Amino acid sequence: MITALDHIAIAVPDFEKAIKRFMEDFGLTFDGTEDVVPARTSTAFFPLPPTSIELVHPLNGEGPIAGYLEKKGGGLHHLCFRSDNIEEDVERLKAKGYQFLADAPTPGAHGSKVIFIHPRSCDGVLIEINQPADEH
Ligand SMILES: C[C@@H](C(=O)O)C(=O)SCCNC(=O)CCNC(=O)[C@H](O)C(C)(C)COP(=O)(O)OP(=O)(O)OC[C@H]1O[C@@H](n2cnc3c(N)ncnc32)[C@H](O)[C@@H]1OP(=O)(O)O
Ligand SMILES: [Co+2]
Repeated sequence: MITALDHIAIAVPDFEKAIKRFMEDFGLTFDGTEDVVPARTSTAFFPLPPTSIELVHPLNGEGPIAGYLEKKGGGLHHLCFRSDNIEEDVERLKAKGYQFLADAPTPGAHGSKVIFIHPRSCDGVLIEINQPADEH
């Protein structure tokens, strides 16, 4: 079951500059960065309860965010629904015809499990579903 809007992600071309903007200009709490190697993505989290802002940047200049920045230069990249049983939600949504970008969840930030639905399945919006580490 989907239980929360876990985060909204913004793809940024200049990681340090964007982190500074969200900390200093917008005054949000900075929860640190994490390089998520399986996702080929560097992340920075700003908790804003009950959700968070995630900045995403290519890890080592490669991966899905690199392609996105090349085409769009930056922008709203995805939103993430939190699930209390990701396998069950994936099965339910697959049965309804949603196209997933992987066969099974993979490691995400903060020890979560994550999987993505293709933007064409949801009116052009890239959707991530995650299950936090403490809910596995
Ligand atoms: C660490 C983790 C976490 O939070 O824990 C994360 O968030 S990792 C965050 C980074 N990881 C991911 O994004 C993984 C899932 N993403 C992917 O696999 C990819 O980025 C795809 C979404 C499949 C797009 O890759 P692809 O090579 O197909 O790119 P493409 O430029 O040819 O795009 C194909 C179509 O998708 C659209 N498209 C591409 N990226 C989009 C996005 N972020 N939001 C909405 N639409 C998007 C393009 O405009 C295009 O539409 P038209 O066909 O209409 O022209
Ligand atoms: Co995300």
